[in-house]
Amino acid sequence: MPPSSLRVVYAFAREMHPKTSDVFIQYGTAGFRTKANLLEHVVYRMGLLAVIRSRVKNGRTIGIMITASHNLEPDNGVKLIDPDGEMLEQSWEEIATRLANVSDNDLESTTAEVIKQVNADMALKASVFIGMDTRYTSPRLAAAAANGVIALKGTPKEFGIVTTPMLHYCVKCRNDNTYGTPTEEGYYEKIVGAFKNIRQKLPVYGEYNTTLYVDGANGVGGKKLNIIKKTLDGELDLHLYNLGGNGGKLNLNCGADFVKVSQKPPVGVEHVPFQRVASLDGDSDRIVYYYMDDKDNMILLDGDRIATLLASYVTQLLKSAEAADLKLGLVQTAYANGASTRYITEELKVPVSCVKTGVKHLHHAALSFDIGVYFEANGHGTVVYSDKAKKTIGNIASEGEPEQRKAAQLLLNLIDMTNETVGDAISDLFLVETVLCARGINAKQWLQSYTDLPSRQLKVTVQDRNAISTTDAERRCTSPEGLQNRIDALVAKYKSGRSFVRPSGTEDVVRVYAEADTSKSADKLASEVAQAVFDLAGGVGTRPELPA
Ligand SMILES: CC(=O)N[C@H]1[C@@H](OP(=O)(O)O)O[C@H](CO)[C@@H](O)[C@@H]1O
Ligand SMILES: [Mg+2]
Repeated sequence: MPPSSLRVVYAFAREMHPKTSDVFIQYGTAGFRTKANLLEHVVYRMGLLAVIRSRVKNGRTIGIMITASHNLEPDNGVKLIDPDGEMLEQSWEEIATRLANVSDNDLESTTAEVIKQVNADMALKASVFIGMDTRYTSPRLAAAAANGVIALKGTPKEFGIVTTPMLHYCVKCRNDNTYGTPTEEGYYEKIVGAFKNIRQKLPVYGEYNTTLYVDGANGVGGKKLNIIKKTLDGELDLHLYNLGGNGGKLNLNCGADFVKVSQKPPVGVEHVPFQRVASLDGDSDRIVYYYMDDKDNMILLDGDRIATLLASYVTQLLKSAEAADLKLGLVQTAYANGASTRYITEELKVPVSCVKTGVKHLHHAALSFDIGVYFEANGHGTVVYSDKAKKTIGNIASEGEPEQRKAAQLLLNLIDMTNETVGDAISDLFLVETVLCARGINAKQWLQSYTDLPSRQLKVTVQDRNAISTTDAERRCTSPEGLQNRIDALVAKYKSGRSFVRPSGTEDVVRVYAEADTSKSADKLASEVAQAVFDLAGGVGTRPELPA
């Protein structure tokens, strides 16, 4: 494309999607995320960038997802999906940030600079898949993204309302047709098909029962499960709550993030003692389980629990299949409960690595194992199988001894049920239900593998959250000076104490995490560390208080 044609980009931007705010916006842990009314020009520009990215990748399809995940309704966001269904390559985040923040007057020249910098052949075809969540601001933003794509003569394909993982899946399938069919229906066929297939081999027995309650967070995931529900032929009896009707607001006092962080059950769900409930987040890439006991206490089964459940079952099947040369590993972040890490290392004897927060880091680390299980404690995660693993398991499934074959065939079904591109609440739900069923256990028995250390998360607002720098997979901070020493001294006072702080990549806050042997201690330690952050890192507003 000759540089003069870029003039249309500039004209388009000014006329249709002008930059109306000077607020600096950064491509963070999960793309751009802020108040929806600040995003239109950003999304338009991501349309431009997706076309450039597609051309750098020889015309392979790139995805644009419009969502702010677990944030409340007034927010929205946008993130790019790379050709293999993964998060945008990290080195492009700076380019995305630059393009999002230039003035309309500089957009034409900056776009030209980017094209030159990444050496994009603008004569190539470009394909971009666009999806959005259920927010009322999403259609307008999706249209801006499509306009950006068209401005640089790429071909947009709009998927309408889909879960984030569905769009990742479709992008992957479009670029690799061995993975599946790049449509919402293709997704159901593969994932739900594998679940129904496996249920034929693993009949319901023991303490497992097929009733599952679901908190849909008033977002897209519940709506899609409502479609799936009708095709389950009784294999799973889904009771769906928080589907977005009856005035239920997206993520408000419900959904996976609310349940995990507040350690409270969501509103809008009918609770029956010991009945397991799966809680999804707003764009359905996270899932946590919980149940209420007979004293109305909520018992949480979070991402660490799901990771250990899946890892132990896959390990068991690998053993039965005698696929000894396949190495399984687990990836966590600093937010993983210390008890889970100990259980993985000492009981499961599975290697575990700790990486920085953000799925891209976990996904990347998981790829270094033959089979990598990764989960954030908040319920975002999946399993990735290397080509070697798939080949070995495939060979055993067709050529092994009968018992080996049986295990390998179950593994093949599990692989089909897994959305390997990204954490996926729907896929994870079917995986968890499969393992619970295979083991004949209920949620209470699932909980027995280890006992979580009580934990607490807090947020502190400071002048500039980037004043906090961290090292050692975010477990220690290197600035501001003196803060880590203060945290060390506070932690030392508590039995089984652990605490760390880091700047959020999705909100303008510093996050504080603490765990200790009792809830009271965990709460106190978190508050004391929050005060230290406030005092040493430029706290704004009211100083955090200690619990009563
Ligand atoms: C403690 C926590 O749960 N942090 C979340 C949150 O990131 P922050 O950078 O902490 O704001 O949102 C990310 C995107 O959804 C998710 O990957 C991450 O785990
Ligand atoms: Mg999400």
